[in-house]
Amino acid sequence: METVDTILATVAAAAPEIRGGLTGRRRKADEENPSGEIQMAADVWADEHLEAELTAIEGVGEFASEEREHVVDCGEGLSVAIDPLDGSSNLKSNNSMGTIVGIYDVPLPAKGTDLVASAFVLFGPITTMMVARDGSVTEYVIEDGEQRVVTEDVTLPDDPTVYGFGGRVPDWPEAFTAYARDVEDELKLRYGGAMIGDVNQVLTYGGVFAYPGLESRPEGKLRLQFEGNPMAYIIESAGGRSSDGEQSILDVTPEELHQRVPLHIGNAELIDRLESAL
Ligand SMILES: O=P(O)(O)OC[C@H]1O[C@](O)(COP(=O)(O)O)[C@@H](O)[C@@H]1O
Ligand SMILES: [Mg+2]
Ligand SMILES: [Mg+2]
Repeated sequence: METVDTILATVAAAAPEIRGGLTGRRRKADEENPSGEIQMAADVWADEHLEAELTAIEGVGEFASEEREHVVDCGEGLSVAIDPLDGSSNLKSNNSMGTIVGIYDVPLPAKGTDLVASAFVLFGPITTMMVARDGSVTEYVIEDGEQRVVTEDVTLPDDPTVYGFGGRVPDWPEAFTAYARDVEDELKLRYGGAMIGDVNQVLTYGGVFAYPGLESRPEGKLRLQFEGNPMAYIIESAGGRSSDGEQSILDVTPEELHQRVPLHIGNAELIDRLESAL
């Protein structure tokens, strides 16, 4: 689908500019986002930048972002939901972060099963982009705003080696803690504080990433439209599984745009075990 190509190319083309603009924007902005979190100057700036570029595309009908309250209506066509900067608290400590995009063919908020493609741009030592589309996942390197394929048909390695779990350990429910103790016995910890970085480790080495429901916040931290759905779509397209604890993240019915969801994604066998444990 041509519009999907245009959206993905636009996100790729914006990446070097967004990355370049981070340097002077590592301070806090004076605002909170709709999830009640203090925004960084870079969050606001990346959101405005991507809004301008994505709403200008013919064939994009709706635009929504983690950093703004309401859906922007911009014509007829596909709906684009973004997390302009995932892991922006890593900006201060200069660790990895990036952009997540979900492309839906129904109005927002939407179910993950209504995604037609999703992607994330990762600002690591190099800039890469992982795209899930038509049941397969492709990894690109972005150079000068152009996408160059590095790996076709990305699939989760059969023999998983890494895990990363968010939230304070004493705040984990007992059943999740028991599961974590089990996983710790087999896999090694990789937690960097930006979901896309941590999930990219799972895609590369196999394993499991979770930001579970917490005792203090049973709905977890990550947002369904902007984070949960697009990342679950990538992992499922790469042969893995996703779960909110009971069902695929992609089957969760959204009630509101900024709703949160407990997120567990990775190799199928590890997610099967998670569901049994919970
Ligand atoms: O600081 P914590 O509790 O470990 O949370 C980390 C999680 O929060 C996030 O940073 C939330 O995303 P945003 O940076 O887009 O708000 C995830 O990337 C990450 O997995
Ligand atoms: Mg995020
Ligand atoms: Mg964000």
